[in-house]
Amino acid sequence: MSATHPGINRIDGKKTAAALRERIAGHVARLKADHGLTPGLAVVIVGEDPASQVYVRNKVKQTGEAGMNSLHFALPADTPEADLLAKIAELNADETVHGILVQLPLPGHIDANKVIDTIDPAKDVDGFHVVNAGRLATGTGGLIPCTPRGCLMLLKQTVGDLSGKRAIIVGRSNIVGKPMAQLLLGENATVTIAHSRTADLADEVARADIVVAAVGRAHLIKGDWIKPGATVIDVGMNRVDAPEKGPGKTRLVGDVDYEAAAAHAGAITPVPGGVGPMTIACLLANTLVAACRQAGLEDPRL
Ligand SMILES: Nc1nc(=O)c2c([nH]1)NC[C@@H]1CN(c3ccc(C(=O)N[C@@H](CCC(=O)O)C(=O)O)cc3)C=[N+]21
Repeated sequence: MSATHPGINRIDGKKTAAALRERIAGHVARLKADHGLTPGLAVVIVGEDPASQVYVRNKVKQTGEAGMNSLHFALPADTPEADLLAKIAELNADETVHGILVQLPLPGHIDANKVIDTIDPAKDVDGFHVVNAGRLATGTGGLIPCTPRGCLMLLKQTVGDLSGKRAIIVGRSNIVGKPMAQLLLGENATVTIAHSRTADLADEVARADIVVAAVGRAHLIKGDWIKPGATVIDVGMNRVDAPEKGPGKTRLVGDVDYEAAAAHAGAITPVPGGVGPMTIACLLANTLVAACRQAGLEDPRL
């Protein structure tokens, strides 16, 4: 099967993300032509995080390519919390800004929850504000976190109807694990959330038709745990040493041992090229949705 046809069951997140961005660009062009409206995304970064430079560069480039305005605020690492909150208040009041993203993690002296809850929920394109978390949990609209939203798109495209499927999410973060569980429940999947205290992770994973790995531990999920034919979505992005590439070099790996898991899985996302590009495309989608709602227009059909 996949052992003799490597790559045949690989889910191409890069391609799906490019297609989504194309649809978004079409909606943005129409918004401009029909309503004179250009969606605007403001990104605020506090301090320097070299690991996120690729992310930031991709975000800025793709926002522009989709026809949106991109505002970028780089604040020094020692910015007082009050100054950051004031910046957010200013962006909340700015009518040309429809989406606000404050890049995480924040320096230790800043309370991330306080920062997130200062963002106007209507502009919270990360979907991290308690109002948006509550809206998702109650199935009453709101903005949906980008990574889970991207994972769900890949799952639906791969599996089709998720109703009755056994899904396991490994990881219980507010950013991925919990919202992913809510989205899958909304699709009528039977959902398990596993975490660091789960008694027998291998056994739990082996029962699942759908595995979403979001723990941030390189290759924690072993290939032979995967039920034959299961769909595997790997959210992990772990930088590990890659001496084979040269001294001091690193490479990106997921939470799943890809090569081994691909021999069992019906379909599996690679890292990179899987969930990552979908996260950025969904950030653009959320910015478009936020702009439409703020203008009193219907949600775009993406
Ligand atoms: N408020 C907030 N929201 C975020 O969504 C957020 C954040 N803070 N802080 C940083 C992390 C990181 N993140 C990435 C998303 C996509 C890629 C991505 O597109 N990766 C590519 C290429 C990666 C590479 O080659 O280095 C891939 O996986 O194929 C990477 C990283 C979003 N984050």
